[in-house]
Amino acid sequence: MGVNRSDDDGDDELESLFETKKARGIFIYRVFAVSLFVAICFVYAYRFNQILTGEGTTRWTWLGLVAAELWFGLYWVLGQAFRWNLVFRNTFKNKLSQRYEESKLPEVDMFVCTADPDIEPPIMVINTVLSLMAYDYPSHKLSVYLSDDAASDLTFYALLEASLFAKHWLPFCKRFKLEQPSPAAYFHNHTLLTSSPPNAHEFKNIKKLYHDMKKRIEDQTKLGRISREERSKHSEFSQWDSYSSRRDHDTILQIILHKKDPLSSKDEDGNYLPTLVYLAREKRPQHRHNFKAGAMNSLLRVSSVISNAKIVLNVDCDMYSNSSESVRDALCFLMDEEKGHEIGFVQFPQKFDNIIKHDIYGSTLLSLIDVEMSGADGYDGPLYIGTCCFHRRDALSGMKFSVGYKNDLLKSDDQRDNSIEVNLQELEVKSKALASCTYEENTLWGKEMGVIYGSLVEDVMTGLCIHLKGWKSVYYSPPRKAFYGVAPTTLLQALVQHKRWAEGELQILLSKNSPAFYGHGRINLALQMGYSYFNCWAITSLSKLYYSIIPSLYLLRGIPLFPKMSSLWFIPFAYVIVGESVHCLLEFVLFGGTIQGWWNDLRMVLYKGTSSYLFALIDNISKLFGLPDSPFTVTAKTMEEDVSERYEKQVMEFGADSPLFTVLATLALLNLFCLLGILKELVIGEDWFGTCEKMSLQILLCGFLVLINIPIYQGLFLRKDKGRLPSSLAIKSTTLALSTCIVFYMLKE
Ligand SMILES: O=c1ccn([C@@H]2O[C@H](COP(=O)(O)OP(=O)(O)O[C@H]3O[C@H](CO)[C@@H](O)[C@H](O)[C@H]3O)[C@@H](O)[C@H]2O)c(=O)[nH]1
Ligand SMILES: [Mn+2]
Repeated sequence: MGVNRSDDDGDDELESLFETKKARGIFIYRVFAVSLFVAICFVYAYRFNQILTGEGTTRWTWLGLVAAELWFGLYWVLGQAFRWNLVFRNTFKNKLSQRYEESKLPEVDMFVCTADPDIEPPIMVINTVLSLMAYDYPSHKLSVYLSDDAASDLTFYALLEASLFAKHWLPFCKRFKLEQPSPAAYFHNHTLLTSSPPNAHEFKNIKKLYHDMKKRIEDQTKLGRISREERSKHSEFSQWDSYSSRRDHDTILQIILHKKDPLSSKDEDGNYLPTLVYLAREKRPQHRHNFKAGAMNSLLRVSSVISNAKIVLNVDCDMYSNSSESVRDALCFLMDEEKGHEIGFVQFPQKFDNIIKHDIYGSTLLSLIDVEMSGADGYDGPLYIGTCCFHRRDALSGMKFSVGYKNDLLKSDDQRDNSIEVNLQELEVKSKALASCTYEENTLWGKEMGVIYGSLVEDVMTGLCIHLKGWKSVYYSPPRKAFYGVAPTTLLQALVQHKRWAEGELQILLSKNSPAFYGHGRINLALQMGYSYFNCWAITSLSKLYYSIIPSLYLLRGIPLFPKMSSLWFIPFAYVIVGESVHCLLEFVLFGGTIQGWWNDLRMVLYKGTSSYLFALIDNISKLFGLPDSPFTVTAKTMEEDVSERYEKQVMEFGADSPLFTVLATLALLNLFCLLGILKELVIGEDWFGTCEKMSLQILLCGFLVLINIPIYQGLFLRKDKGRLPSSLAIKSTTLALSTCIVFYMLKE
């Protein structure tokens, strides 16, 4: 979909720092959506007519079918909110520079969260940190905070190393105007990335420094602890003396680089480096730590004492910055004189650099990241998705927006620098207290202030609360991707991640901030619908399951559940199926996907829908009965070699015995048996044409489910590698599917 200028920026009197363009072709989409809606109504009319004429099958089957279809329809309507009004943004960084250069630019605090050095390797984490430190922005106005929920001395060691390497890396980035500020990514692909490349000698030098550092870190990582020799070099390691486990330790806080320590905080050219802080908040087994949300709130408090920038960038430890300009891009929105003061946060897309060509696990999240977020932007309400997001500290801290709110970013203030005489040790002691695990008791933290607790998608919950308090948000997808992260690379990881998301989304629907209920009158209707659309992921599992089981089973009994081909009622069904498929395919391809990628994505929509979402629903329900909360399962960012090989070859990775797979395999087999059953019927039966005519839609649905499940059949029966489905699972699911089919068939008589 292309774009053209809208007129809502007026006549440019105020020389806005950004512009908003409506998607081209949106009118065509709306006409299509209306026509699809009409077709859906006809489907309902058909079902209604069935009651009147007394046609149809057993009452329960029929009721289930109607319920599923009603839900599909309603859910589709909710989804339209974020497709109705797509907009795209554009920034004018030149204007920003002309108006606010250097002394007037605000400070920015940047938060990186990590939680486990085994699956989030320290070298990856510090690449993220370095990429943020190297923004094309006055370095002394930047502060980077690393929160380490594992309190790992390895990660700390890596960060110390990074602070030394930064002294060479930042000047190198500035000298050669690198657009790519992550060293790992730069050395991987350096030729493409700058207009004024360094000469061979300079390049070799910096590369050697990086590789030496990498080797030192990896040596320690292999050792599993910090060697005595390295430990003796840095007194800071004494903070680990009282450490007993990840879940039981004091606050460990170290200001590694700070202007107040001029000797060690300047780069090789004599310029100040960004402030750099390591934080492992206090953890005790008897205190909830609230996962990443808790980490973020500790960071918010600690940073408020150390640098207290008015803008806060949050990234996951795997999301390195891929563009040196993102801070300035974000400022074009937040500092816009006319509209900036209303904007609570600027969200950039999450992009992934480990996705293979046809994206077998649908990790690009194309419809979410590229379409629905832009749709949400049309209503000034893109969601906060946890990473790659610039927040206004006021909004994130829980302040309500009011019409009189003054954009304090516009006041020039270079004030804090020399005014207060700070002693770094005092600063550390003071901020440590803010990261204690009892600090939040009887406060509004996590309820009204900071990142909000109570959902496994604390990010969406927090963004929602910011919207509920009257702030707007912006989605900005720059031509050069702003951030790259690591997407799940096995089916199980992807499904577990989606289970966490779906569970968290449903928690939001059921929370006191529920967009569907509490949101009424507080956020606009489209946002209410769009948020609810995401919140209801888990619920969609029921209708998806119903549709992928019941119609196929009825094939075995030869009972049609849909109109036959010669009936006029066939038309609306066909229109909905063809229309929606073509629309999805077009959308996918127009936004940069491939046809095979679309097919893979469709498979993942089905897999997520029938397994992740189902378990998310079950877990939510069992919580109502007092069972414990699900934990935040951190996604692995590394792969074993054979897994990686299969990933490159686009072979689906199972390899484990998980209930998620049992559900998928059973469904796949059930549909296979049903299809075989009807094929047999067609071959030996007398009236094959009549059967086809009568059962066409059911055969089509079942055939589609079989085709899309081919990787599962291969994983169950044909593959020999370690990534196949375990035989125990094959036996379990075959027995389940076969007995269901047999029982269902026998009950016919
Ligand atoms: O107890 C924890 C658990 C996780 N994390 C960090 O949270 C981030 C996201 O974790 P990851 O396992 O990569 O989850 P994803 O599903 O990839 O993350 C998405 O979804 C999460 C909500 O489920 C959001 O928090 C993330 O920002 C968003 O990118 C990582 O940096 C972790 O180190 C913590 O700091 N503490
Ligand atoms: Mn992640």
